[in-house]
Amino acid sequence: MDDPVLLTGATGRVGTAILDGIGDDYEWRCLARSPPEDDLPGEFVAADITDEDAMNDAMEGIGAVIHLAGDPRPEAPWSSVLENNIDGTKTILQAAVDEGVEKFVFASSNHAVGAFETDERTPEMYRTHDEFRLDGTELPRPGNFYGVSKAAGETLCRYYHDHYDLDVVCLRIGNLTKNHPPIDYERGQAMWLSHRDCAHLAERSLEADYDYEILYGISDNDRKYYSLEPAKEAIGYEPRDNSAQFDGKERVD
Ligand SMILES: NC(=O)C1=CN([C@@H]2O[C@H](COP(=O)(O)OP(=O)(O)OC[C@H]3O[C@@H](n4cnc5c(N)ncnc54)[C@H](O)[C@@H]3O)[C@@H](O)[C@H]2O)C=CC1
Ligand SMILES: O=C1O[C@H](COP(=O)(O)O)[C@@H](O)[C@H](O)[C@H]1O
Repeated sequence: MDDPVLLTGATGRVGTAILDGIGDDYEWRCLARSPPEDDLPGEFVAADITDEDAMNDAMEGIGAVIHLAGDPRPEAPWSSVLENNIDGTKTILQAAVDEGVEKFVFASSNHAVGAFETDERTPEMYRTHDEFRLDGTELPRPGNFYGVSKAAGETLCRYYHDHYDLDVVCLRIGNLTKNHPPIDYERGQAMWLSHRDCAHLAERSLEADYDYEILYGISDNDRKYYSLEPAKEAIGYEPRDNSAQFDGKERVD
């Protein structure tokens, strides 16, 4: 991707992981609701993603969008996910197609499919020996309104792909933590996404050719219930980390 990349939600946890890893590799336009505390690469735009005029301005000259901005709380109320996650995503998508953007990377979530984690399947499905896998071809089964908003975002992306020819990858991100996987949390260890794998996932999403994809974004954890094969096949994702390499905070391999 030679054209500038718009990174919404650039000041947040996922944005930080991406910029720490590939901040020097692209021409960025970073966007968030409030100005950053530390310097970010490229230009910075402080705006709300539900503001149509501001999004049209922010999209000028952009070749690809990584859309992270939104309410990331699994317990977020409907009013917030409706505004920030659903309306905000629709506003960004419309601005992107109006500008003729080539690629759109959407930060979806494990919570879009959280209700697959039934009482019958858990906690076994979080364990290494268990062979249950989701691969992105299943219908969404959200576990909360936040998950509903992410499923809605994936559907909005599908609509803009089908009707405006926008290439889209929806990344159902697991649990991003820095330095080490979540501790004493089997579910989190099964869906851990390390910072460097997160940055690599973003890089592959900017560089690969695809039409419309729903892919899981986790590290290559021994414990897992999301298949990584579709992401390897579709965008050449090759994760390097694995929550099994850690004993608590310590890397043991
Ligand atoms: N952190 C994680 O483990 C996961 C995150 N995700 C998704 O990744 C995305 C980023 O999540 P985090 O970085 O964890 O969140 P965060 O809360 O750390 O950062 C959110 C970012 O979005 C911006 N933002 C929020 N609402 C906005 C609005 N209306 N207009 C403009 N900017 C707005 C904030 O200014 C901030 O830059 C979210 O869409 C979240 O749902 C998905 C799965 C896991
Ligand atoms: O989508 C998200 O998922 C992660 C992992 O979910 P959790 O319920 O196991 O914590 C969450 O930490 C993050 O805030 C959220 O945006």
